Amino acid sequence: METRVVDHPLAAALLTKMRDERSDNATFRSALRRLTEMLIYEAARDAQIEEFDITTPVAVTKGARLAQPPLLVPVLRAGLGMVEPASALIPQSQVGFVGMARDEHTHQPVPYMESLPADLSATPVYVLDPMLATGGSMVHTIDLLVARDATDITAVCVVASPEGVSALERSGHPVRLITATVDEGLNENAFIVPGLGDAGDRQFGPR
Ligand SMILES: O=P(O)(O)OC[C@H]1O[C@H](OP(=O)(O)OP(=O)(O)O)[C@H](O)[C@@H]1O
Ligand SMILES: O=c1cc[nH]c(=O)[nH]1
Ligand SMILES: [Mg+2]
Repeated sequence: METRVVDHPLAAALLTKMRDERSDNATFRSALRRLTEMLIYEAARDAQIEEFDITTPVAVTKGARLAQPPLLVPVLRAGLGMVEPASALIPQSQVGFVGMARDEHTHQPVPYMESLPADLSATPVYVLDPMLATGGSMVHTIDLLVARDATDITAVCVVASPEGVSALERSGHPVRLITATVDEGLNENAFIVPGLGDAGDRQFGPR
């Protein structure tokens, strides 16, 4: 599986804002928005483009656009904060939704919502979730996409753990990972260390 870590000074500064426990909800959301732009920029680097004719004030020339805009799939709640910056960068993209919350004791994802197109065979999919911890939530989301015949899936995360990366690899699914960091590992509560805490709570408050 391809794992691409967006290693850039501006991304590192935004990640630092998100990690800092002193950042309030608004500061955290703002840093997530700006960092997501960088992650999506990187995710789209290899996207196919199609050319078309345009006219500048001076001459006729070739323009470019994405041949197949991706479906954006935020994993609720924490992925919600990544939708606006991703769809601003790729305005032609459509959005599907998956809702999931980890059980505090088992750390298994408990799905509560699914709103996706039936056929994804011709559609690249970007799954948006800031955190890849055990990988359970991401693998479950990708299971749903593969069941709809998706073959071109990108997991766009902010913080990944080595355990989450391994889980994605073991899933055997057609997925690549774009992330701002791969951290040290998980603690006894399956939180990423050093991580940034609970990405849903830090955007929206406790549930
Ligand atoms: O890799 P995993 O071990 O599955 O953990 C990662 C998941 O945990 C968080 O969501 P959470 O369950 O806290 O829900 P929330 O977004 O509503 O806070 C996060 O946004 C991921 O979806
Ligand atoms: O560190 C973690 C692990 C799971 N979910 C989060 O939001 N943070
Ligand atoms: Mg949470």
